[in-house]
This record gives sequence, C-alpha cells and structure tokens, in this order.
Amino acid sequence: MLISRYSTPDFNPYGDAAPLPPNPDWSAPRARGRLTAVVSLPGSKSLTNRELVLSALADAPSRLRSPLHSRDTTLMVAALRSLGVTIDEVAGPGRFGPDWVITPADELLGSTTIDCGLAGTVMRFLPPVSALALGPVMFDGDEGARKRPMATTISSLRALGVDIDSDGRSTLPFTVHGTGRVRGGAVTIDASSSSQFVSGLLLAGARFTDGLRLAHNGDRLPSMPHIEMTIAALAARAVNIESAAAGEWSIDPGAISARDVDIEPDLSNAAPFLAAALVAGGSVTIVGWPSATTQVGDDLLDLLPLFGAEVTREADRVTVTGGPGILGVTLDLSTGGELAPALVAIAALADSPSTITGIGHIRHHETDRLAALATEINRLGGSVTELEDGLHIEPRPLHGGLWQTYHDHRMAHAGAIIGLAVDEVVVENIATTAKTLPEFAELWQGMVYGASDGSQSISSIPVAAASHFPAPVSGSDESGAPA
Ligand SMILES: O=C(O)C1=C[C@@H](OP(=O)(O)O)[C@@H](O)[C@H](O)C1
Ligand SMILES: C=C(OP(=O)(O)O)C(=O)O
Repeated sequence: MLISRYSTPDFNPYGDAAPLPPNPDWSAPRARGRLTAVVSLPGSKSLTNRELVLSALADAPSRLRSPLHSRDTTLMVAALRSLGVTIDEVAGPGRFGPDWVITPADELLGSTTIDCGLAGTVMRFLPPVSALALGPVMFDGDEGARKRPMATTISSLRALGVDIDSDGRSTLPFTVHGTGRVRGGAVTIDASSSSQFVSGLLLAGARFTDGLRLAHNGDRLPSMPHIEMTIAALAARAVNIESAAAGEWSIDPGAISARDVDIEPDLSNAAPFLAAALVAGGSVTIVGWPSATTQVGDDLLDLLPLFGAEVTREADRVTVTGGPGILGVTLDLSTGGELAPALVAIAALADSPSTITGIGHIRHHETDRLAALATEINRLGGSVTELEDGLHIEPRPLHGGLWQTYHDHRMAHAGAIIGLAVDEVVVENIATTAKTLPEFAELWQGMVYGASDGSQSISSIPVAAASHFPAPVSGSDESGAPA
C-alpha cells in the first residue's frame, strides 16, 4: 500500500511548522480510455480540524481515528500544541496515518505565534480559542492568507470583550491578548464572506463565561452545511446549542465532552475523482462513503447526475459512471462553494454552456477562485466569463499549456480534471494539494493508470509523471497487492 510516507507514527511530512511544500510542475495524466477505478480517500479536513479544536477545549482526553494528515491539519495540531494542548500520535485503523489522542491543557498558554498557513479553519477557528489562553497569541500565515477576510473574527471577539491588537488592519497578522477567560454573550456579525466566522465562534462558545448568542445579519450566508457540521459536532459533545431562527444560534456555557471520533473520508476531495468518470468515461468508485454525513461533498450524488453521470450506491461504495456526453448545467452552488473548481472544470469540457452562481464568496478562498478558473481555462483556449457571483462557461476545444494553481489545492484538482481530456496540460505546483490531500497525485495517477485504491506502485507509473514523488518504502494493501 502507498501510505509509506505516513507509516511511522511520528512522521510529519512538512515539519512541525508545516511550511509550504516544494512546488514541482506536474504533467497531468491524459486518460487512455474508460476508467474503472476504486479510490480510498483520507479523512475530512473540516471534520478533523473541528474535532481537534473541540478536543482541545474538552473536559478530558479525546481520540480522533483516521484523521486527515495534511498541511491544514498539521498546522492546527502545531497551533494547539503551542497553546499547551498535548497531542500524541498512536497507531490506528487509518490507511493514511496515525490517530491523534488530544489531552486538553489545565490552562491554555499564550505568548506564542500561530502559523495559519493558508488554512481558513485555523485562522477563523483559533482566535476565539486563543482568547481563552493566558497571554498574547499572534496570528499570521502565508502571503495569500493576509488577503483573506478576518474583519468579522476581529470585530466579533472585540464585541465579546476580547482585546485584539490588529494595528488598524482587518486581516492577518494580529495579536489576541488572552486573559484566560472570555465574557461572551450576545453578538451580531456579518458572515456573508465566510461561514467560518460563525463556526469559529460556535466552536468555542460553550467555554465563554456567559455562553454565546450569535446572530448573522449579512445579505447571504454561504456554506450552510459547514455550519450544520459545526452544530452536529457540538451536539455530539453534549453542548447545548439551539437555533431559534435562521441565522441565529445560542449556546449555553458549560463543558465540552471528550469523544472518540471516527473521521469520515473527505467527500469534497472526492469531487475531482468522481468528476474524472464524467470526463474520461467509465466509472470511479469511492469506498468508505458514510451512510449519513454533514459533509457538503455528499451533494455530489445529486450534482453529478445534472452533468449526465449515473450514480449508484452499494453499502459504503459510491460509483459514478460517465454518460455518452457531458451536459451543461445551471446551478446555484451557494451551499457548496468548495465544490466549484471541480464542477467548473467539468463544465469546461461539457457539450453545452453552464452558469454556476451563488459563489461570489469563493473570491476569498485560497485565491480569487472565480478569476483563477476563468483565467486558466481561457488560457487553454476556453471561454469563461466572470459574473459577480459566479461563472458562465461556454465550452470550447481546449489545448495544452501550463495551468497555474495560485497555491490553491482545488485549482490543482481542476487542472488535473482538464488534463484528463486535453493533451499536455502541466499543472504548476502540484504540491499545493498537500493542503488537504498530500496523496492527490499518487491517487490520481493510480486512478488513471491502473489499480487506484492506493495499492499501485509508483514504479508502474510512467516516469515523467511519477518523477516528482518520493519512492514508497514497502508494504502491501489489504488485498495483498504489492507496493
Ligand atoms: O468550516 C469549514 O470547514 C469550511 C467552510 C467553507 O468555508 P466558506 O464558508 O468560507 O466557503 C468551505 O468552503 C471551507 O473549505 C471549509
Ligand atoms: C476554501 C477552502 O479552504 P479553507 O478551509 O482554507 O477556507 C477549501 O478547502 O476549499
């Protein structure tokens, strides 16, 4: 099996501070025929980082089984450790790395700096936690992170009684001056540019002295399933959270229970693999699909048929089979903006035009995704027009070329999807996929070139495509396939 880079429990692929990985260009594999692939994916970023935060704030040790090991979760672990939380790696059932056992600190410590990288979940979830620490906590991140909106986090914490020094900025860097306690109470915010402002406050709210009564008053609230995920994670830890009306939440002050949690595979990261079946033809199966989930990636089962795919499900296996062509779509994707890059890539290869709206907020993701998708598809001969809150895509015959990724893992996924159908697409900085799926290129090459559940040896992948990846150590998967 190809988990060799993660087979030693204390191995951290990016070092403790999870710096940016190197940025190799990558020749996107061209599909040679119809796919018949079975893919097993690592854990969900959104679930892993929520459960890490809640475990750090809990009343006893918790265990995360099969968590995601990626840049975003490594940054979260490093940040919580620097606040005094103990996080131990222990062997677990996951194919992609060890479990984590999280032991909360008696008292969270300040006097530290938190590197957010480019992780929205770190920059929006940890300032409320750091306000519960004793001493100053400085937040900073990648150059691109300094462009992401943070005003709502800063102003809401100030309204709840927290002292923040932002030197007049409404972005990173800033310093939270924790005093060990947060008054809490009522606050109204505008979360129209990211649901993470809501989730960040809700995750810590039970630990505020007066709890939290949170209201959103912006003109829209994107990514509602991610807020539902936060609510479900809190409820599972016996936090009393209620939503009396849309855009309003209240949390009683109290303990957050410890938990032993199985982390589901990342269903948003399933998007490019399932998209591949539409683009290349044939079928792709994802194993381990949960029967019930709060992940927005579950919506792919309804979204992909709109493009002409057939979706079948047998126990925990979801199979997507491409149709004779690809249909254009008209979609409001406001609930699932993080699925947009993969869906736009499919639309660029469709037989008729598409319009995807409700995603103005993804201009504030890892990069301005509307501009990035339009620029890169048009560079390859496409015709994509930016709308205020979405994209209009007129499919055109595309040609090869360099696909820029802007440090955005999902831009890399989109380039890989297009490269399946278009000769000589080279994805710049494929390593940016390490943000949420360090195994992306290995799994993708396995899907295209043969056995794909991580069981294929990198040595059977054509050299030009494999050259950017370290050789696996050894081992075999559960079916006995050689590594
Ligand atoms: O809370 C979360 O885990 C996330 C919320 C969403 O953010 P936005 O509401 O900013 O889109 C999503 O796009 C992001 O990938 C993860
Ligand atoms: C928007 C995303 O990430 P983040 O958690 O950094 O906001 C994403 O993964 O698509």
